[in-house]
Amino acid sequence: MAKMYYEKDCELSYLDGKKIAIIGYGSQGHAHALNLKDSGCDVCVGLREGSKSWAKAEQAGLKVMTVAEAAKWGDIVMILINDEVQAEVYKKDIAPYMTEGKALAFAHGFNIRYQQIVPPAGVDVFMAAPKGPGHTVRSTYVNGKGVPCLVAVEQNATGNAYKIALAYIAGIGGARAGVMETTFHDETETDLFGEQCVLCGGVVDLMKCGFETLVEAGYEPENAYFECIHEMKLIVDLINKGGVAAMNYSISDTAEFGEYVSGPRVLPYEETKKNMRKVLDDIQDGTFAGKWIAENKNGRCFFNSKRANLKKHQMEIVGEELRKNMIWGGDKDLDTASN
Ligand SMILES: NC(=O)C1=CN([C@@H]2O[C@H](COP(=O)(O)OP(=O)(O)OC[C@H]3O[C@@H](n4cnc5c(N)ncnc54)[C@H](OP(=O)(O)O)[C@@H]3O)[C@@H](O)[C@H]2O)C=CC1
Ligand SMILES: CC[C@](O)(C(C)=O)C(=O)O
Ligand SMILES: [Mg+2]
Ligand SMILES: [Mg+2]
Repeated sequence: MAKMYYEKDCELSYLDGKKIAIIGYGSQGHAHALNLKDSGCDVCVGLREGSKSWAKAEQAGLKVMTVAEAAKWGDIVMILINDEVQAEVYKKDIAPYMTEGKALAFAHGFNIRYQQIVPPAGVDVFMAAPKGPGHTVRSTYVNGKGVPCLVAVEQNATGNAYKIALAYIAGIGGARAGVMETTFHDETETDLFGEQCVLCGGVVDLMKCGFETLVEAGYEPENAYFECIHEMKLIVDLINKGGVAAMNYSISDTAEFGEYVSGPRVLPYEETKKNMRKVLDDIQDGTFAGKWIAENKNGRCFFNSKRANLKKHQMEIVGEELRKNMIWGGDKDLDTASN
């Protein structure tokens, strides 16, 4: 059994007197900074000069400095910039200030697992990895709940790294939901696997296939969107609340029968698992990490063309229109216009 921690196991007082520098103000950055501030911590945000997020963070009542100033100021330096730029920014603006006794923190282990960042021996290195999107880390915190987190310690120079990591996770609200102890190694591999095979890669392709099949067969795109995309969340919410049993309890018996009959037809079980195993092999042996690092060095041609094509996909265009006209007008927190 994995070791689990909850609020009763976390002492927020381990953050007393500690200055916390959050580097980056994107999905995770804004959530960590605001949740920690609301938990009574001394927080600043470190951003590049000219950052579009600078005014946003200040308007939210946060101290903002350059990345180097924040790294110098902070006792805990949490790196919440994109994985692919972390090594470069770390080397230039953070490493010079990682003096003995400080803590370097991550929300995902990519750069430690694949040795892109090698911290000095005298600092604590811990992970507070929410198992959910940053915007949800913020919205659940505001609603008195939290997103489950993984905790890991790569270096325990002060002897207090676990206590500090758990306090940090309590500060962002994660301990309200549960904290599982793991390693940087395992978090990195399982997180990459989950997002590629199931949560993002798997789900998006499944929805896209469903949408296209209905539209190509002559049904209205709006119907295909409601059926294969909008309803996905409503169904997954039931699984999230009470497991597959709760979904099966709420859906019709007709749907449950179809689940058993047609699920294995669209997703041939053993073949899919074999393919997933290959994806996992690439993650474990560093092939995927190497590809992602090379893609960034080479100007992100593949990534950018995929992103542009997706934006033009009918399911995205139809969905945007339908969401705009829902009475609540979509989710204002998720401004994707800048992407
Ligand atoms: N997205 C998520 O929900 C999750 C992310 N994580 C991890 O959290 C970390 C942050 O990811 P995420 O929140 O998605 O990141 P985002 O892409 O949402 O935000 C990135 C932030 O980094 C800043 N930034 C980008 N490049 C630079 C640079 N060269 N110098 C200085 N600042 C820079 C951006 O600045 P600007 O505002 O100026 O553009 C922005 O504020 C990653 O390690 C990721 O794996 C872990 C769990 C879930
Ligand atoms: C599922 C994607 C994720 O791992 C996350 C939100 O947990 C990420 O890297 O953003
Ligand atoms: Mg991830
Ligand atoms: Mg994740």
